[in-house]
Amino acid sequence: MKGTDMNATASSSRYFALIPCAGNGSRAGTSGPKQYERVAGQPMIWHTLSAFAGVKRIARTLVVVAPGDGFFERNPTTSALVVPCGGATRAQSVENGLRELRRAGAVDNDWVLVHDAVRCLITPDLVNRLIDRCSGDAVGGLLAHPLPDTLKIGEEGRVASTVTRTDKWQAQTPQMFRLGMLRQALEASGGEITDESSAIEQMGLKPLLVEAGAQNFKVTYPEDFAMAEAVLRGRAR
Ligand SMILES: Nc1ccn([C@@H]2O[C@H](COP(=O)(O)OP(=O)(O)OP(=O)(O)O)[C@@H](O)[C@H]2O)c(=O)n1
Ligand SMILES: C[C@](O)(CO)[C@H](O)COP(=O)(O)O
Repeated sequence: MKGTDMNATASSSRYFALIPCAGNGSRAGTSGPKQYERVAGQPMIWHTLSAFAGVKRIARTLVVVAPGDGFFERNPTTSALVVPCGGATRAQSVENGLRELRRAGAVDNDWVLVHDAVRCLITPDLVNRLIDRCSGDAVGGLLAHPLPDTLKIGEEGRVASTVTRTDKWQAQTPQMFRLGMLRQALEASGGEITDESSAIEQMGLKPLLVEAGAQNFKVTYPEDFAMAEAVLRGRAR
């Protein structure tokens, strides 16, 4: 590992970013992994990584790619540590990434910000907001957005009922927890979870919800690329 940050002692907590980047993007309909599709002139992952590079408090960013993924060898411009330890699920990729962070010198007390490679609209301001809100907290937390629409329960294509939405939030990333606590939570969860917060919740803890706005969405479906492109081009103007 390059740099001096990883050699620091554990006397104070540091901040690490862990970017799961080992998915196939099956819902996106792209020919290859969606995180490498060009959006506003650059592969999506570059936008994500440049947001984290803009957060000076992040000691190191680790990107988890799928075994055999050659993208970063072909494009060796990032200062992030890229490790081909992706797993079969996002949770498995995150668990493997935490192990690599430990191997690289991070300790249980350090904070880890887990962020989807494909949330390319993340900004340094949002990351800093999460860090500012969660650093003094015993649990940690996540960026999230209060549900803007009326919420229905569906059964066989028809509305079965309408659910109160005032207490509903859309979970985003980054999700920020201490490395040791997160490792323990993910191990205990048995992998049946879709975000880090769920694993922490299963331990009986209540992560902080940090409001982030709607723009930090996950590029999931084909139409999301055009929306991400429009937002990024709008910001560049
Ligand atoms: N085995 C996996 C699966 C997902 N991811 C990452 O987790 C994030 C979650 O986004 P998602 O839209 O679920 O990505 P995919 O799994 O690629 O998409 P899909 O479910 O449509 O195949 C992405 O950055 C993706 O690369 C990962 O690192 N390892
Ligand atoms: C972690 C996450 O981005 C929170 O909204 C989301 O759950 C990941 O997407 P997936 O489709 O569940 O893999």
